[in-house]
Amino acid sequence: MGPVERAFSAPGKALIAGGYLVLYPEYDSYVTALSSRMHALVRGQETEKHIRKITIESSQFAEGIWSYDLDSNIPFGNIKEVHGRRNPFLEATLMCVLAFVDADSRPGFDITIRIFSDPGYHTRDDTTTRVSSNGKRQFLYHKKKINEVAKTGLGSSAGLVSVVTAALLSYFTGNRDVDSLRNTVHNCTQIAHCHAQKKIGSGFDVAAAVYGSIVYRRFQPSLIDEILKHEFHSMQGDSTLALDYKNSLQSIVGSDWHFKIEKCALPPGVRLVMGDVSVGSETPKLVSLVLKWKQENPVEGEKLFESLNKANGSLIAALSSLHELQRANEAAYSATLKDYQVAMKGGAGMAEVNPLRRVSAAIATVRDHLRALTTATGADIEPPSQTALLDRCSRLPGVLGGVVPGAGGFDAICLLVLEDAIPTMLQTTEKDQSFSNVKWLPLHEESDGLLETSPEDYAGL
Ligand SMILES: Nc1ncnc2c1ncn2[C@@H]1O[C@H](COP(=O)(O)OP(=O)(O)O)[C@@H](O)[C@H]1O
Ligand SMILES: C[C@@](O)(CCOP(=O)(O)OP(=O)(O)O)CC(=O)O
Repeated sequence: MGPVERAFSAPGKALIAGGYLVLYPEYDSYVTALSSRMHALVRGQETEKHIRKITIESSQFAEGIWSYDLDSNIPFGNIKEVHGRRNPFLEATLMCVLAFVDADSRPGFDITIRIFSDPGYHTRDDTTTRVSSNGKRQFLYHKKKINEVAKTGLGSSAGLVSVVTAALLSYFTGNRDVDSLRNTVHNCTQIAHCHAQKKIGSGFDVAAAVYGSIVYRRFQPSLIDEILKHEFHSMQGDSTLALDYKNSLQSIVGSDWHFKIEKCALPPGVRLVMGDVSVGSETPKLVSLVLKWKQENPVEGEKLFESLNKANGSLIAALSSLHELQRANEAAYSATLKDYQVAMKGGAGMAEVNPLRRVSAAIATVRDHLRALTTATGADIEPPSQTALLDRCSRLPGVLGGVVPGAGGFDAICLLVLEDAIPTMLQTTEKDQSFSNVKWLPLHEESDGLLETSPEDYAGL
């Protein structure tokens, strides 16, 4: 087999509705995939059986190279980086994929994967920009190491593990058809991501990286509970444990996870706008505060979660009904958008039944419950400074409403805005001191999940 070169990319995410609830398999969440994507360019070739090399380069960061010279006498090759550099996400990915494809029984390989991450994932501070030879890709180069550069919360590790998994699976299986690889990439990525994080999260970030914008309902954590108990280093020294891991992994990855991944996208003419909020406050461990409160207050907790779930459901339904309206009667739909914008500018009164009102009303109700959760738990999910900011944003013409995405906190806000109103909104907020803490990010929804991309787009980088 000659050298193989392929590239894959996967999006970052914003959790618009379903924070905390998404941790439980009984609730739906609404996750938007973003235009900022993580990329992996893989080049690999077969070698003699005793050679097994995987090198991963992430040259946008200092010391961003991880070389694994795998030992062909040890199950999965003893995954130790040659310079002693740790990247738990890469180590877990290699372990899962090498076990899944049974790399020990294959010919040797020499694989290089180059990682690129779009500007949205990390701070722009202290960076230089490089553009690919064909001008199609542009990346920021940082002076610091990956774990020293500030993140923006788009889910860099989920993107990284997804694209590296896709790249390796594609190399080993010879399959480059993303759609037929998608479920395998997803299941392997969830397991590797949980291994690296040493916990079973809700997995919405991985699901969005692989499937794109989705209404998501998580898998039962018990599905992967047992396999996560396997200790990497003990397996590598013990072929019985390694065989057991490989068999369990193959059977779990190949099974039906019974989770919900319903493709979605914001309605036409409605855009997602993300704002980076710099108030310099730390967001402490919000998740543990909420889960502790829920455990200690089961009755009140259940009631609040149920109300929040109902409001999330209304928002999801309201967004979906806009799609239906647009499909059924395009002209009426455009009139609806216009009517909403004119009314907010103080023009003619908007029809009581304007369906966009259902969206803004649902967002307002979601926020009411998130504030109740904030008060009840003491976790800064929608702290008062964010309430004031979101309220101001909601009064701007063409803004349907906004939330603090994901777990909440001080760092970001996420608005739904009519596309035509965005230029005026940007101008207005630039002049207004009360928005001086907000930096609008050059991001929007792009609902695609994992995609194959063209290797030429990364030439010259
Ligand atoms: N571009 C990248 N190149 C190499 N490793 C990366 C990259 N992006 C993320 N990672 C890995 O993921 C880790 C960050 O993961 P995490 O703290 O879970 O953040 P996030 O919430 O963005 O996923 C980094 O320390 C690094 O190990
Ligand atoms: C609270 C949560 O339900 C949502 C957190 O979403 P964010 O997007 O805020 O967070 P990161 O995991 O840091 O990327 C926890 C979870 O689902 O894992």
